[in-house]
Amino acid sequence: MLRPIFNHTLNRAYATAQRLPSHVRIVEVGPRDGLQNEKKLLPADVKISFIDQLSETGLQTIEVTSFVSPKWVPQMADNAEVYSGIKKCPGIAYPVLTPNVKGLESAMKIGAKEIAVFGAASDAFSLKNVNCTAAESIERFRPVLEIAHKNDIKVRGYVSTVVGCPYQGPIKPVEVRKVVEALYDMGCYEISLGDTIGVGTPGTISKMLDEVVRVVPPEKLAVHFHDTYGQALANVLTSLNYGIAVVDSSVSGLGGCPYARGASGNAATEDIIYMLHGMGIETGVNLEKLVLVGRFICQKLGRMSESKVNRAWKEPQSPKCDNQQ
Ligand SMILES: CC(C)(COP(=O)([O-])OP(=O)([O-])OC[C@H]1O[C@@H](n2cnc3c(N)ncnc32)[C@H](O)[C@@H]1OP(=O)([O-])[O-])[C@@H](O)C(=O)NCCC(=O)NCCSC(=O)C[C@@](C)(O)CC(=O)[O-]
Repeated sequence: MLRPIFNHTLNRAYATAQRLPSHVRIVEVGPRDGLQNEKKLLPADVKISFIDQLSETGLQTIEVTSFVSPKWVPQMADNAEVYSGIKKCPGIAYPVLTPNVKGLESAMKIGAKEIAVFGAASDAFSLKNVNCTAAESIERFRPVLEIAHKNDIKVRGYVSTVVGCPYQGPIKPVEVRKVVEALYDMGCYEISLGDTIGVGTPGTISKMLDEVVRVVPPEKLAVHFHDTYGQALANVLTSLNYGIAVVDSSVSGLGGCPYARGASGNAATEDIIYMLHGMGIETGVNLEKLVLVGRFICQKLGRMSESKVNRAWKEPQSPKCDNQQ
């Protein structure tokens, strides 16, 4: 394999010239989005080890699990055991998904400090995913946010199907804007824009972002791409050009929503880190450690890594770059 050669000064000059953010925060969703759709149910101790290893890589945010109905998503039924079992390292946020007050109450019992509510721009998807329309789900979130804020719990908001819905087809940017605005006005500190089925391209993502940044500043936005059509990296780069500096991804490209027909894995964290570091954008993540965590979890799942970087990475001659911490 050819060893990539990096030059930190050159790379940073590139990011500066392109006016890209100098630092990107990665929200690692592997333990939640990554495992929620896997046929093989992993034992809680493996998930705990997976998350503890991720905590050693320099990631600042690791989404741990979801407090949803175990009948709907049995893969997350061990939520309390996993959350309680992981090491909580200082400086790392460990959010969990909560669709309603019942989920929030369960999350509060085990001491969660950050939660995420998840809405959608498409009614058809929302009905399949959470059994109510997009507007009804927003109403369900109101008491969740009120209780969370009273208890000093941070709330992130997701909007799914931001460019396409597996049941409804293309989604108009104005529909996305409405949901984003509602979540922002309700007090979500950050809104993550999900291309749930990975159909977006830099063209459709730009149109959607043009609309969304009219109501919410880019500093309050994150992007969450699935890689079904191989567009995730291009879509991340497009979003950086809007000043968005928070990217959700999943180690080794695990993932997919069980209620999004045809969805494939998330953008692979290793691939995103490699691209960002190659452009001189800091993430604080040690790529070499992350590659090993990706291999650990893929071995436990009995599957290949979906990350091209992970597959290409060879020890002991791994590409050492002066900007890869
Ligand atoms: C939202 C519900 C619960 C509504 O489901 P429902 O059936 O409408 O809820 P319900 O209030 O009528 O209650 C029915 C049963 O569920 C229980 N229940 C009710 N709430 C909870 C809860 N929080 N935790 C545990 N149990 C719960 C409740 O107690 C009752 O139990 P029963 O009496 O039948 O034994 C259900 O539809 C559900 O759990 N859906 C899960 C959806 C999900 O997890 N999807 C994947 C995450 S979203 C995603 O992946 C997209 C994202 C975020 O990554 C971004 C992107 O890619 O776009």
